[in-house]
Amino acid sequence: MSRVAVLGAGSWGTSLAIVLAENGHDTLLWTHRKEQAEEISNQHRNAKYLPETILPENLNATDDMEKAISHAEIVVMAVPTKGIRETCKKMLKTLDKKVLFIHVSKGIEPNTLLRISDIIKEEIPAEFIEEIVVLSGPSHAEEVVLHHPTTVAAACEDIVAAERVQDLFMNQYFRVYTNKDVIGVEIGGALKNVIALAAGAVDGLGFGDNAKAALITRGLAEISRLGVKMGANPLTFSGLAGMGDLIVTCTSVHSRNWRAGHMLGKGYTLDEILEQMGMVVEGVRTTKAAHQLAEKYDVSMPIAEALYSVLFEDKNPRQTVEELMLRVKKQELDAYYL
Ligand SMILES: NC(=O)C1=CN([C@@H]2O[C@H](COP(=O)(O)OP(=O)(O)OC[C@H]3O[C@@H](n4cnc5c(N)ncnc54)[C@H](OP(=O)(O)O)[C@@H]3O)[C@@H](O)[C@H]2O)C=CC1
Ligand SMILES: O=C(CO)COP(=O)(O)O
Repeated sequence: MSRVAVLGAGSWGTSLAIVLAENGHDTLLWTHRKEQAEEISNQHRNAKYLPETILPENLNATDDMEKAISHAEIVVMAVPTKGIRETCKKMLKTLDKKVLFIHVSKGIEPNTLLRISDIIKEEIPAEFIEEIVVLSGPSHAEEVVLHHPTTVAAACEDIVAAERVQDLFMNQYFRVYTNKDVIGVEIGGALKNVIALAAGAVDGLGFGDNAKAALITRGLAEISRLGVKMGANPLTFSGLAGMGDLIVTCTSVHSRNWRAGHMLGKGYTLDEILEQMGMVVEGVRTTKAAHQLAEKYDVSMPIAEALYSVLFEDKNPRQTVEELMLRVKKQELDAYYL
């Protein structure tokens, strides 16, 4: 049994805390909202994020970071990308020992263009970091809490740390594979949200399955192209954190990114969409980062660029799809990694 603190009590942090508690680990869920901590500990509910779910009796929550951190040998960071720095800073105030970090957030920070593991390394001194393991793959919270079979990758260059995380989470409905390719797993998880927004938009515009398949396939091509330039193993993009997560996010009604894109295709503005969602839509900020990364690494990312122009330059989605279709002619495979 391990002592684990999960930081962030949204849909995903709560679902993973449930998996850990069900696996018999001493799990404490930290939230920045006192009333939510009381609701979880006393009523065994998280009504805003998982309204249908009754939480295990052995899962407690706190809004006291010191309590959460002093309890833990392992820390799961489960706040949205935007909150990672702030949460690290709060954590650092009370951290007095090395802990194993697991992060599960899927984003790239705009402007710095840092992956989550790099942000953690910037904020937390090395003396407090045993290792950082990324846990990522096709895994909607709504299905994990129903114990529907789910598979993810635990990535760390130190395979022993990745195996520790594998052992921590594995059970009959949650299967974890190890992978040494941290860059590929982080890039796959973050960039699939951009393509899922585009897939939702295409559905919202009323286009069919051909268009969706094209987006998934060519989306994977541009994610791989960028990832390989950044140092990822190309094979990772055929795996759970690449193709796997891209498929689930582009096709599932559970996906907030897909749903936001769908509203975009139906003509809602970005502000209206974000107000209605009430949960994080990571792909919006990551689209900004993708636009900047494409320039920095000199990589062609036509779908991400098209989405960027719709989200941030007020371009018409239907016209943007037409322009994507009429780009300069290409050979399919030459364009894969070039
Ligand atoms: N949901 C899913 O199925 C999956 C999500 N992920 C990833 O996990 C990460 C978290 O997503 P998810 O749980 O779904 O998001 P949600 O929108 O469901 O919840 C986000 C949670 O984080 C809290 N939060 C936001 N900012 C901060 C902050 N600065 N400090 C403390 N808490 C904060 C929110 O609090 P408040 O209520 O106050 O806003 C809320 O409790 C994302 O990167 C996402 O891509 C990965 C795999 C699956
Ligand atoms: O990452 C996810 C599933 O693997 C969740 O995707 P959304 O954030 O789009 O809901």
